[in-house]
Amino acid sequence: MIIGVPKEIKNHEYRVGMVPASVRELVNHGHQVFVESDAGMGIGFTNEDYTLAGAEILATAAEVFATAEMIIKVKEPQAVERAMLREDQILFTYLHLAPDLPQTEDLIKSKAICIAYETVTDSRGGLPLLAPMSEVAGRMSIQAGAQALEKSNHGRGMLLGGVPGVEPAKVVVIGGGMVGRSAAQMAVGLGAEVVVLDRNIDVLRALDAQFGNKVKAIYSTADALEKHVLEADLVIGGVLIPGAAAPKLVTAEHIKAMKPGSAIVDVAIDQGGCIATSKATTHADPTFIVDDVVHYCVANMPGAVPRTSTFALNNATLPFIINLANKGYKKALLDDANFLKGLNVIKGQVTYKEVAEAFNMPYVDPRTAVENA
Ligand SMILES: NC(=O)C1=CN([C@@H]2O[C@H](COP(=O)(O)OP(=O)(O)OC[C@H]3O[C@@H](n4cnc5c(N)ncnc54)[C@H](O)[C@@H]3O)[C@@H](O)[C@H]2O)C=CC1
Ligand SMILES: CC(=O)C(=O)O
Ligand SMILES: [Mg+2]
Repeated sequence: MIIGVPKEIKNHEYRVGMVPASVRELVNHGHQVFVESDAGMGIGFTNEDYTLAGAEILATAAEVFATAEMIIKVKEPQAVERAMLREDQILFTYLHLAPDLPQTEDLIKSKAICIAYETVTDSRGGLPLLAPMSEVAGRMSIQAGAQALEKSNHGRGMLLGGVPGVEPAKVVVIGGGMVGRSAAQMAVGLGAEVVVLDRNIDVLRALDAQFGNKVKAIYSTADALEKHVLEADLVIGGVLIPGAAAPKLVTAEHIKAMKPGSAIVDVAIDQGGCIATSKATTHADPTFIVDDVVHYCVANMPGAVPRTSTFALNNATLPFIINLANKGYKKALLDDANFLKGLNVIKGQVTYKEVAEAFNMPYVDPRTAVENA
């Protein structure tokens, strides 16, 4: 198969779809890989590193899109990239469609085969291609929150861990999955008071087993959520209903009633955010203030640590990329029900229920869609 890796173009996004070691694996399997010039420069990989791994370098994204049968990216395709997709081309990347009508419409129009990293599942009910970036973003959320609490950033002027004789900050994490657990780990490490809310009791049990009495693992009712959010110095939003727009659990009234100078980091912003006052921001301008609460809502947080993130992402995506290339998308998807969950749009049809529901569009069963493609 001919595989293309364009340079990422989202604001301050330096991750890349494939590192040279991944290219070498694909080439060893008999595939051809075309990489856009300087695609890996942001993490220290030169064009020569890629050619030594067996790739060919193309000068522009337009040439990569025109040449490749399968495009491997990191972030959802931006409008100019979507315009370059064509019928039957495979796109394998993060998509986050449910909160993004323009992208969904463009992918439908393209008639491409669009497989989202974030909805691929595993046999234990996990999200193996989202998990590594959630670990990064969860850990980063505490760094971002700590900065937001600094006075010069309009925060309350609090150190997360306090000092001897002074209380630590209260960190409230909504959602105890990959993001939530990683955030809790960092917040505990810094000495904050940590509460995690989730509505899955097994998740609460796992938190209890991991952190003991260093984390209060609380069942997430509207009542519990309101109590802890109003007491919080820092709120981390990490809920997910896979593939769906995030539920707005923290309301504008909650934000009004929070302490002046408190902060929120809405990691779930890539699915639209779980805080009513959130709107997506960029690494160039990551925060804004609503009712004296500092909001950090960067939708590509792992892009700030692209070296760590690219390796972590590639470790997870490589076996799936190899499968797609070796077997073709039909066999790769039909052989693996968990991989098939990644298919969101194919040849103009929406094959992910929550996306179809979000936009009142017809839903087509993915297996049927692939079999008929
Ligand atoms: N902004 C960014 O750069 C990044 C954002 N993310 C996003 O972070 C979000 C969380 O991802 P993961 O932790 O991997 O998901 P996950 O599936 O591991 O965890 C989500 C948790 O939310 C819980 N939950 C669902 N509804 C809830 C409710 N009403 N109250 C409390 N808990 C509830 C679930 O039980 C689950 O434990 C996703 O939207 C993901 O796309 C992930 C990586 C980077
Ligand atoms: C998951 C996601 O949105 C990211 O890694 O940027
Ligand atoms: Mg207030």
